Amino acid sequence: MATRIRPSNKRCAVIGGSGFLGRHLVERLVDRGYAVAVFDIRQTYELPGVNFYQGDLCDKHALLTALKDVSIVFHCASPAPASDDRALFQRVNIDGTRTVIQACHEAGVQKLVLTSSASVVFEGSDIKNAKEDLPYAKRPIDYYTETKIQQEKLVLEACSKEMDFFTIAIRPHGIFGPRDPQLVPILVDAARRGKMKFIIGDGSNLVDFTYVENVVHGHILAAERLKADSPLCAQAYHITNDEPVRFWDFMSQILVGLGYSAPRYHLPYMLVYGIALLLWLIAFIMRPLVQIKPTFTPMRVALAGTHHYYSCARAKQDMGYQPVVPLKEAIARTVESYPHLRKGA
Ligand SMILES: NC(=O)c1ccc[n+]([C@@H]2O[C@H](COP(=O)([O-])OP(=O)(O)OC[C@H]3O[C@@H](n4cnc5c(N)ncnc54)[C@H](O)[C@@H]3O)[C@@H](O)[C@H]2O)c1
Ligand SMILES: CC(C)=CCC[C@@H](C)[C@H]1CC[C@H]2C3=C(CC[C@]12C)[C@@]1(C)CC[C@H](O)[C@@H](C(=O)O)[C@@H]1CC3
Repeated sequence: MATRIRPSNKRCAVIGGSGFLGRHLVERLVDRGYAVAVFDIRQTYELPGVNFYQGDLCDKHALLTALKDVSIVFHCASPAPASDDRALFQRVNIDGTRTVIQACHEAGVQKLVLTSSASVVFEGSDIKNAKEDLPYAKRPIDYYTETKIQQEKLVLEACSKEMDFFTIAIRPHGIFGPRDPQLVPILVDAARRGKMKFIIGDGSNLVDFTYVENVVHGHILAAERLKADSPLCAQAYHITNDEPVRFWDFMSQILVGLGYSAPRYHLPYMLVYGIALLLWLIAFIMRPLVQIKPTFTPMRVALAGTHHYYSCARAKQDMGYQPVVPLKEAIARTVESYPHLRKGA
């Protein structure tokens, strides 16, 4: 019988490696001596020790080229949540993830680490210190969440000792840090248009915001500890900063750090949520004629007005996870990294 030659365990691929999280992950993997292949629909940078493969993850043949001799695959590609495009989410997050799993099998990959999201259990109501055993959202709040649930199930079900193929899902929440295209830019854009004067609800809701380097640390620990018979196989893990913070205090610290005023006036949560739903409906009906992108979507309003923080005790216990950058330091580094978004810049 022919012996299957095992790829070096220092060779990995990052699908979605041109994105915000993906690029931070790639940089840290290179620092740790990994040879990295980036697979993405776009190339946004160059880095010694990294090979870029441009392609769509729904294309198995393109993927196979990038996965040659790779033992670990990190899958952190997804359409942006704001795209709100059902067909695109279905194609990339569900059909595409099936293709990724198939390509991993054909290429002899041993470990697949999926970037899932803590939002897979979020339905718009309070979540306080939830563990990973909370059931998936029965009524996911948007297409992004709906397809992230299906994607996580697919990856965890693919874990197989017989096939020598091990899988794990990392569930970060509210990732922020330098080069994030979402949180800080959307916040600043809203502030510049005078929309950040209001606090939705009473402002006491606690939330996890997780610094990108802590999320990267969780991914690398997961990949290095995942093996046959380890408790990590086929499990999902929350990775957070382990410092829940009031949503509006966090937003205010970022805004004030960049020279804008903190929100001050309170608006009732249900009123804003109702308006956001109405605007979403109008945008949906008008879509064939005109593209309207409301700032305050129902998902964003729900995130801004409810508690949603998660326990990372399981990651601490099973993989020795501890956040490496505390929240205060993380906010300072983030504010510093956006000189072009400062007021008046
Ligand atoms: N940003 C957050 O707060 C957050 C929180 C929890 C989970 N996540 C998850 O983390 C992952 C990374 O998110 P991010 O914030 O870095 O997003 P991002 O948009 O910066 O990166 C996603 C990358 O995926 C690539 N991509 C999209 N469709 C592709 C396709 N069909 N084929 C190949 N590449 C494709 C994009 O080009 C992009 O580079 C996603 O899976 C997201 O669901 C993000
Ligand atoms: C309402 C308001 C003040 C909006 C400005 C900030 C929002 C743009 C921002 C606040 C919380 C963020 C968030 C996400 C996107 C950007 C925010 C809504 C996610 C929905 C992005 C996708 C991730 O998977 C979610 C997660 O589970 O971590 C994010 C949750 C927080």
